[in-house]
Amino acid sequence: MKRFGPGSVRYYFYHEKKLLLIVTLSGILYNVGMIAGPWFDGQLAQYLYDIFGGTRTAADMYALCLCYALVILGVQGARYVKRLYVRKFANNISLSMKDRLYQHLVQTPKRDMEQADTGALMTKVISDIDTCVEGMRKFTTEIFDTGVVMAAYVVMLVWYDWRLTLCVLVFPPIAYALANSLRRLVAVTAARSKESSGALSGMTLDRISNALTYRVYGEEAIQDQRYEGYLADYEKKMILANLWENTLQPIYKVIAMIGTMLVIWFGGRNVLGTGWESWDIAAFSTYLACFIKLATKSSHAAKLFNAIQKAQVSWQRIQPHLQAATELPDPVPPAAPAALTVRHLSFTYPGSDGPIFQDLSFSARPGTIIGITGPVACGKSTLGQAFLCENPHGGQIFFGAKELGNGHTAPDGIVGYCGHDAELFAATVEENIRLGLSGDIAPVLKKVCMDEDCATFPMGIETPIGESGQRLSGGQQARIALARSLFHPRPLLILDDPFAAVDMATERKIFTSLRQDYSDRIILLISHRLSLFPNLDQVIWLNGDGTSVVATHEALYASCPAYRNLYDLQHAQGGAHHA
Ligand SMILES: Nc1ncnc2c1ncn2[C@@H]1O[C@H](COP(=O)(O)OP(=O)(O)OP(=O)(O)O)[C@@H](O)[C@H]1O
Repeated sequence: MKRFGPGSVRYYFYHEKKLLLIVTLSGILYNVGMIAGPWFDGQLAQYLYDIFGGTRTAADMYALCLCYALVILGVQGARYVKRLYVRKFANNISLSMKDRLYQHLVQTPKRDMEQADTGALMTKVISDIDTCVEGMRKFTTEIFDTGVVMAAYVVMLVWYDWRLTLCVLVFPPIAYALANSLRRLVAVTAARSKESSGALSGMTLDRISNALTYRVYGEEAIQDQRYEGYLADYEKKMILANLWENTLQPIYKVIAMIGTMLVIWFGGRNVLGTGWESWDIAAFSTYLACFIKLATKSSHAAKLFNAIQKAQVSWQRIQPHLQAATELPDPVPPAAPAALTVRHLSFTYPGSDGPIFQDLSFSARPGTIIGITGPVACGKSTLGQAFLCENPHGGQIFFGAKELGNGHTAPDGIVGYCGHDAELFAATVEENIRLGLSGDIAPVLKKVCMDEDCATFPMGIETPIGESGQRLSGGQQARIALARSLFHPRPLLILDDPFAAVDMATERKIFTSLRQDYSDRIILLISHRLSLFPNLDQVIWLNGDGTSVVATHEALYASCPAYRNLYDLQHAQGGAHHA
């Protein structure tokens, strides 16, 4: 039974349990073995003393040195294994968290991503994941390197002189307590510096992506000044965070080491035979070495607190993203053609006054092409996106017997979408169209009148098109995006202004092939340009006040003055023709 999910830290430890087992075994071996060092150091001092006293020979010393070397070799071997697997453990967790973050971000509606300033969000969350994983790595390492080893040292110290140990062990906890009390301060300054780093990244992104606009409108100096402000803020907060994190370390160390003076004083008395125990030089040397290592470790433990505190702050920020992420669904095979039935569809943007559209009903059979148009900003794109079911809508959309959206079947395998923004990526023409799907792309290139353009490209369809397709013209970008949506066999196609950047002759050619070659699909064609509308099966006119009319071009032309005016205006300008 699974009791905790990806929104819990334990989930990530649990998933790496095999690596953790190796880390535990090698960690215990290494850290318990660590006390061998001080013990051998003491024995070496004693052997030296004995050699000068004539009770031992150099051969005894050689044998001891050999043993020392072998034991240390074994202990360091265990350390190597532990370190290697702790790194693997941290890398796996980092990958797993970043994968979940990626899944969450790609599933976040585009609208929310735009509102959340994705650039800054990504920088912040990625760096939070790194901090968090570093905290988990340190915690895992230090459980052994600090916890187990300190316990081993304490046992060793008690074994040599329990009364002296009680006295000297007062100081490391004081260092702990101080570290603990300053944890919050360290965390707060770290959080502020991270926030500032996120804001700076967002600003850098803005400065680069809008550089041309700022230059053209003489805004560069003002923007540079703003940028300097962000930079100065980042510098200040970063320095403060580093200061708190790093300058405390020597203070913890000094406090923890005060006990050394007691060891020298009381340990010396033990050697002289006037103390609580009777010691030889080996015991004194071993005890002192053990205590120094213990004190050093305890100051590391203070640093560990800081790392864990920072990790906790980061965890609180990334937890909602990891919790919300769901597994990416497997690709679904294309659905079979079916009828589309839309009943009383409505949509209102959160926080807006009124609906973009409401009570909109229509239906379509495979082979139908429906035009969607209306005044500027009347909601054409919003209506097209309703079929992607990213946001809840009112009413119902049925494709065949399947209801889409609002918790019902996701539109996988049903809807193909060619948005306002071509959404091309930095790869070749072919890869942008294919998106992993095999088959010959030549026919689809011909249908969108892109074959001749491709023939002029230096590497044909294998020509890289640059980030967002910036090496192509607007019309070429639009046609490649259209080719992509036609190449992927989806029975319901939403095409949002696909002809905005192509000339009218090309528009006609493409439309003819849409009619002839895609007669098994339903196409919703969003457009400002009405030249093709007399050839469409139906037209949806959005008034811009939430109301709409669904009719044939002829009926709409006769009954809707706004539609008629727009059509006539474009017709007079040569942009629309009666069928
Ligand atoms: N994410 C959003 N949140 C809130 N309001 C939005 C959002 N996106 C669009 N709108 C608003 O919804 C209305 C319709 O926008 P939409 O982009 O759907 O119109 P459109 O008809 O496609 O526009 P255009 O004529 O420019 O192509 C506009 O008033 C717009 O400001």
